[in-house]
Amino acid sequence: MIPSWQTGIVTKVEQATPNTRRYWIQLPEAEKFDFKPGQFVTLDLPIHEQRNKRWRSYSIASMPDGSNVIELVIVALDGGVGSNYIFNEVKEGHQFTLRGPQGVFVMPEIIDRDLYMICTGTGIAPFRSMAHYIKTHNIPHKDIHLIFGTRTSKDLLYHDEMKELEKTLPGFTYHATLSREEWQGRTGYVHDIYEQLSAAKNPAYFMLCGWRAMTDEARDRILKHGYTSKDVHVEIYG
Ligand SMILES: Cc1cc2nc3c(=O)[nH]c(=O)nc-3n(C[C@H](O)[C@H](O)[C@H](O)COP(=O)(O)OP(=O)(O)OC[C@H]3O[C@@H](n4cnc5c(N)ncnc54)[C@H](O)[C@@H]3O)c2cc1C
Repeated sequence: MIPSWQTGIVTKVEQATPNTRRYWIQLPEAEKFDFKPGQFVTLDLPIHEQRNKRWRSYSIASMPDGSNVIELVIVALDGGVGSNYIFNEVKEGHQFTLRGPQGVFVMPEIIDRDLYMICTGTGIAPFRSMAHYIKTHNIPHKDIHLIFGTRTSKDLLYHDEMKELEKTLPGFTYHATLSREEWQGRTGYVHDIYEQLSAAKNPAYFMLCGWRAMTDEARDRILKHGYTSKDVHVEIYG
C-alpha cells in the first residue's frame, strides 16, 4: 500500500560537502516514523504543473530510532530542477509535502553471507542507515564491506563517521576511493575493490546504490564473477 502524503518540517540544514546538504525533517503527524533501513521518502516539490513530475525520491540516511525525525542527504545536480529548488528555497522551518516510507532496497532478513554495500555519492545514504541499525541492534552478520566512491576527498560524505564505525562495528570495513584526486587512500572506481575482495567467492550479497552508470557496470561485473541476479540488489537514483 502506498503511504499517504503528510507534512514534513525541516528542522536543520547542514552543508556536508561542496554540493551536498543534509536535511533533518520532522514528521509531526506521526508520533514515531517507522521504516526499514534502506527505504526512501518521496517529496512533492512545487516545480512543475503536472503532479507526478514534481515528485523526487530520497533515501533515508538516518536509522529508525523511534523518533519522528529523518535525515536526507541531497546533492545539487547541474541543471537539476528538483535538487536546485531544494538548495535554493529550502531552509529551516520549510514545510514539505512527502510520503513514505517506500521501497524494497532493504537488508536481507538474515545476514548469513558477506554483505557488500557499493555506492557512489549520495548513494551512501541507505547504507549509513543500515550500518548504524546493525550496530545499534546487534544484528548478527558476516563481514560487511562499505565501498564508497567519490571524485575528490571533499566529496566524501560521512567519512569520519564511517571510519569511526569501523572501530565499533565488528566485521565492518570501510573502503573509500577517489576517482579524480591522489590522496593517502585508494584511487580509482569502486569496481576494482569489490572484485578483489570477492575473488575468494565467499557466498555474498551485493547491494548497489547510486546513478545508473555505476550500478549497471557493477551488476554486470558481479554476474561475470559467477554470482547470480538473486545475489545482487540495486537502487538506481536516475
Ligand atoms: C529511490 C531513490 C532514492 C534516491 N535517493 C537520493 C538521495 O538520497 N540523494 C540524492 O541526492 N538523490 C537521490 N535520488 C535522486 C533524486 O530522486 C533526484 O532524481 C535527484 O535529486 C535529481 O533530481 P533533479 O530534479 O535535481 O534533476 P532533474 O531535473 O530530474 O534532472 C536530472 C537528470 O540528470 C541525470 N543526472 C543528473 N546527475 C547525474 C549524475 N551524477 N549521474 C547520472 N545522471 C545524472 C538524471 O538521470 C536525470 O535524468 C534518489 C532517487 C531514487 C529513485
